[in-house]
Amino acid sequence: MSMRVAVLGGGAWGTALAMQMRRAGNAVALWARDEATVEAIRRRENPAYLPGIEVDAGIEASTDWAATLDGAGCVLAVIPAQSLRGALAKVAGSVPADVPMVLCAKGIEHDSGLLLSQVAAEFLPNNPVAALSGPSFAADLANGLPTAVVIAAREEPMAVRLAQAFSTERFRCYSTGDLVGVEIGGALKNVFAIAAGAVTGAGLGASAQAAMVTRGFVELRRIAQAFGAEPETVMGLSGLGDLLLTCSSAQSRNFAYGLALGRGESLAGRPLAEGVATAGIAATIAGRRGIEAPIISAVAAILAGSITINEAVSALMTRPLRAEAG
Ligand SMILES: NC(=O)C1=CN([C@@H]2O[C@H](COP(=O)(O)OP(=O)(O)OC[C@H]3O[C@@H](n4cnc5c(N)ncnc54)[C@H](OP(=O)(O)O)[C@@H]3O)[C@@H](O)[C@H]2O)C=CC1
Ligand SMILES: O=C(CO)COP(=O)(O)O
Repeated sequence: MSMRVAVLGGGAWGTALAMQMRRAGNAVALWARDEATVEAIRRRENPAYLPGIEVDAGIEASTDWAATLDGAGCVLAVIPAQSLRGALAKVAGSVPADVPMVLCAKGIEHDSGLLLSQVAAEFLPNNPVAALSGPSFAADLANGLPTAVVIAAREEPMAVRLAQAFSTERFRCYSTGDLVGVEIGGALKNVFAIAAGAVTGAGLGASAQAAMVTRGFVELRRIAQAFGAEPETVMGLSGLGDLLLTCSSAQSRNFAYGLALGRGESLAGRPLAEGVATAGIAATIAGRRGIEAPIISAVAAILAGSITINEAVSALMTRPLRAEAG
């Protein structure tokens, strides 16, 4: 089943997904706010976000969102989490009724604590909302390397249809009805990726790294459970899968941010690291709901400058001893 896919966002992930949508046989229109990005994509490149990669032919790039959205069978929102609200406020009126909005960013809205599906529902109450998440670096996808992701929609047949429309033999899309579980996995793994980078950057060793990621996964599981997510989702591509990827590779911008933090390097002007904005609100949500999430709280406090990495490690290691389960 092919259709016209509208992609909102001309960054690394928006461009890579637009390329994938073409490879899956869909007509693709991409909106970027920046004329230079649009012109670059028309020249089949995006040097600012995917340097050295040839962009696939046939992507209709434009700064005119109404033209991009016209006739779309589905829309991919690939705008950073903290900017999604502003972007939807502008474009929502041009999104055709009943057309699914597929959220591809990974984060929790910092000012409201809302999941991105809740933000989207404010602007598009009549459109089905889905989320696409899982272990997938933009450059890997653009370079045609294989991976698997999951597409979630409360109406599961919609997720199945989207998975069929987006998949190729290099991009395998699973489907689920657990929208909240997929969103929480994608958002929280970024916070632990920052922690993993910081552990590496501070030279704390591979053992500390594995211990931190494992206990981080326990926090992810607790928060997901409190939101009503299914345990299988947390164990899946958007939870464990993306945690494994981004906590182990400096190709992750969140990991790289943590690495710089751990090494005491400057953090100014770095590429997007969604976990920075998500850490604080995730710690607040955990606190409000009485969920034990000491690693998330430590990352939030380090990012806020209220404790050092060494102080955080000491505090985490001297908490009262407890049973592992629970
Ligand atoms: N890169 C990756 O490997 C992956 C990224 N993601 C997720 O996708 C989301 C986007 O990431 P990614 O594309 O990599 O980020 P980039 O930093 O590469 O690009 C961000 C894009 O969003 C645009 N943008 C930023 N703010 C606004 C706004 N207010 N209105 C309209 N456009 C805006 C930027 O435009 P401009 O250039 O004009 O600033 C740019 O085109 C993130 O949530 C990320 O976690 C998910 C999986 C993989
Ligand atoms: O989400 C990603 C891969 O699945 C990309 O991670 P970063 O945003 O940390 O680069």
